[in-house]
Amino acid sequence: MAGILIDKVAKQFGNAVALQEISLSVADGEFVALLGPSGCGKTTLLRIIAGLEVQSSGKVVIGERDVSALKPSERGLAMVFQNYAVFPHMTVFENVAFGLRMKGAGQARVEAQVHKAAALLHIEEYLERYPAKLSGGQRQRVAVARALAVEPAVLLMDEPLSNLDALLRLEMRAELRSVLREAGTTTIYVTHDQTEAMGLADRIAVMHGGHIVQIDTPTTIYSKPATRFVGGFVGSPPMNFVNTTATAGSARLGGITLAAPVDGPIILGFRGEDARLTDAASGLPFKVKVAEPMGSHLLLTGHVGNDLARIVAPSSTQIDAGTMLGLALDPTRIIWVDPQTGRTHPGA
Ligand SMILES: Nc1ncnc2c1ncn2[C@@H]1O[C@H](COP(=O)(O)OP(=O)(O)OP(=O)(O)O)[C@@H](O)[C@H]1O
Repeated sequence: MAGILIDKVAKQFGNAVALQEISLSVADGEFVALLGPSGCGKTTLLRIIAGLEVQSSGKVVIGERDVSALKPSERGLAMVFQNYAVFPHMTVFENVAFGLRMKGAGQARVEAQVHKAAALLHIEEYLERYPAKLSGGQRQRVAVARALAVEPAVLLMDEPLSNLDALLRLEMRAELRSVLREAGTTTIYVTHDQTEAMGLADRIAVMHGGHIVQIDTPTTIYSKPATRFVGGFVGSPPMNFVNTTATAGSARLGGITLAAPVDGPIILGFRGEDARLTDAASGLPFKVKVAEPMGSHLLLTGHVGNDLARIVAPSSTQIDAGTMLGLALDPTRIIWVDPQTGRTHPGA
């Protein structure tokens, strides 16, 4: 097993900067998700760690070894990509055995490792089948089993569940989490799906424009986003942001007054489920435009002043479009954002 150190890694493709200087340290056995919108550099960073792409500057250390100049096969890692290649002409057993055979493992070790990985991924009963006779989810598990069978120190995964339907993704997510915990594998997992990152990772590195903008536990990323971008990208519905002005250390918004960290223009951030509905006069004024019953809750979309906000109310709530309500906020569950920089005020 091994930790990973990414030290000031940058990448340009011609004149285009794909990665600014990125530094990231992943502990032995830790699961880190790289999360961000399309084009933010997630795949490029993963390919550099894998050795499939050469960084323009910086280095990659796995365990104690600087692997920056090593070939992928010399780095002691395994990969599972979005378009997982299972070999159609090989049985599931031979697919799972593939990496071991490439490494020249003897038959006894191949047998033992294939059965161990197959048991972890619950594919033992399919070992003699060919991939054509498997479902998409079963094929995906074969690809993961093949990666785990070599007992890699490091596992790199790039959107490995994106080809699966919603229910299967949910099942595989839970399965992957427990399998990798059990194996103690250091994992870096690329996704643009924030629920997947929240559910799987010990820590999430949120990427934007070739930078890591925040790296922390899913809970902290969710409740204390470092920037407006992170608050808006993580969580469904996204965090709400309301423009206001603070004077003499507080911001007055309709019927509520909140202590603010600085005077002048400032943005209030809060989560839709942290607002309690109250009457218009005693809360933050909220005009409902759409009320959507979601089953588990009622999703209200409307305006606070000129800003759009989404509020999560109990499913039993009866509210019509056009209603003027008030929102009560818990001051410990809000953030303040600097409108110039988009960054959260420290301690807010
Ligand atoms: N081989 C390449 N040549 C030129 N530009 C590239 C190359 N590979 C990636 N890029 C650019 O680098 C940037 C980062 O791409 P990357 O694939 O790492 O993003 P991503 O976050 O993984 O996106 P996605 O989720 O869409 O895969 C993008 O602007 C992309 O167009």
